[in-house]
Amino acid sequence: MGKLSAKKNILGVFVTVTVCTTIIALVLCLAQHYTVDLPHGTQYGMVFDAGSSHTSLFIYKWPGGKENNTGIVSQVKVCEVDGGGISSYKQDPPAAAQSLRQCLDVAKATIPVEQQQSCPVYLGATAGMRLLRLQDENATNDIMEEVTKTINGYPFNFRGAQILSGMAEGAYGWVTINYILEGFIKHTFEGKWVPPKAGRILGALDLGGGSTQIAFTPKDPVKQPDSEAALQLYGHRYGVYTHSYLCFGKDQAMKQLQAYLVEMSGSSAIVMHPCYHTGFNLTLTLGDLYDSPCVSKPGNIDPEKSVTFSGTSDPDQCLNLIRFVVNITECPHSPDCGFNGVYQPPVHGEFFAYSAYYYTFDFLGLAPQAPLPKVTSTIETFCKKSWNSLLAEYPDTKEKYLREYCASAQYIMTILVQGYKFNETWDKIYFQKKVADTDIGWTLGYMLNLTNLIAPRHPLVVTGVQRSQWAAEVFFIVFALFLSLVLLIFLFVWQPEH
Ligand SMILES: Nc1ncnc2c1ncn2[C@@H]1O[C@H](COP(=O)(O)OP(=O)(O)O)[C@@H](O)[C@H]1O
Ligand SMILES: [Ca+2]
Repeated sequence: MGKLSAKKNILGVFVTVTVCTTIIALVLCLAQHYTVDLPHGTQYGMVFDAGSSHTSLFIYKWPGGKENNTGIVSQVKVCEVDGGGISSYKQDPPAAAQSLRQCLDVAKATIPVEQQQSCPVYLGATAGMRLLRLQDENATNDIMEEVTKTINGYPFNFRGAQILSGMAEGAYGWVTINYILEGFIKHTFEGKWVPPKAGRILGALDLGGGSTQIAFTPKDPVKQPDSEAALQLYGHRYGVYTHSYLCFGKDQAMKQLQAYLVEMSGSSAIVMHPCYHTGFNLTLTLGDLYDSPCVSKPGNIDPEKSVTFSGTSDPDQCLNLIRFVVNITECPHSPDCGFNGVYQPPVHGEFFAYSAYYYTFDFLGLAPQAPLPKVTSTIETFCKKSWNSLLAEYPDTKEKYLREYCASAQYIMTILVQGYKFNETWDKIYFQKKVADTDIGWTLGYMLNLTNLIAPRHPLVVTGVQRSQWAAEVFFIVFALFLSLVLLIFLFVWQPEH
């Protein structure tokens, strides 16, 4: 009896000790993970993408403090600014700034108050402002000053408004894609950041309204230094070929096409437009038509006079016409050319095509990927439809987009296949808007660079629980369990001989 109760007491002590050590070990383990995951709270950053047609505000977050250089910036929210791009406010610059307020208020409501002071905010303007600068430098400066004043009035860390160069716009799009895909560094199972073994680096194809960009790492070194963005990321050098075609965004290309048709018609009041649908008519004043540095104004025009484009639903004729806008024959760097005689090494690897590439192909049911014959037949069938049948088929699509999908699709085909020469490699293009809930565009790459989140000689930061520490913790738990099992056996199975 006495022997049994002594056994019980010993057993009780050991079970208690074992359970306690196991719990302590588990708590230590979890606490370790917790403190690494949330070391100094979450940090936020924001970028205004002031495009030619529209402005969006992107809000990002990442783990704050020392461990912030780890490639885990994610998108929290996008706020769409009402109205047109900031360049459309040249007659009223304060209104450009006013238009941003609603999204700044959304940001204030989204970001915790204690994080707002340290939240960097950038505004980057693209082709719309590049074009306005060519036309009216004073209006451009006024708009930039007004938006600066307004954003400065908010409790964030505003770091300035800039007009991006076309090259920067292309290169930052490329950085965004490869950062989200973890092409530069990879998060391993053990929680380390290491360079990926077989780095999958993708190219970037951006179709805006005012300009279009291509950026990729060619197979051979770039032959023209001014076409190369030399990027030093996480200790590795990337030679990225990039070119931005100003005036070849889809809206400016369509304007060039309209001006060409007017010129061909001898300035008649009604002009047939093969890329528009039968039954669709668009009336513009000559003042509106020629209000862009991308179209050359004939001598003396009456800006009040109007011209009406009348659709003919003729896809073949549309394609032929686009070839007058996109010069695919001139090539001073033969055979290394894009279009309009621009130097371009042969396209290499896979590409993401975003912005208006995606919107157009998604609308036509051709995203993320479709074989070339299916693409051409879908576009052909769509372009042949009458305007009335389109309105009936797509009652919820905005008219300003619906009327241009045929023209945009034919334009896209021309620049991708004839311009950049994706004929053999068509299936390497993915028409995509997002990756891992983050929009593809230049804004993330821009913010990562300006906030030093992808420092040139940044050492690979180790986060999470290191393998040795993790192994020690597991060993401790297993050892404690093993010990209690041995004791149980010792007390109940092993009977000493008397
Ligand atoms: N839902 C949509 N369908 C078709 N086109 C769209 C849609 N949303 C945006 N776009 C187009 O995408 C382009 C975006 O260009 P934007 O970023 O404003 O100009 P840029 O980059 O040249 O400064 C514009 O041509 C716009 O018309
Ligand atoms: Ca854009």
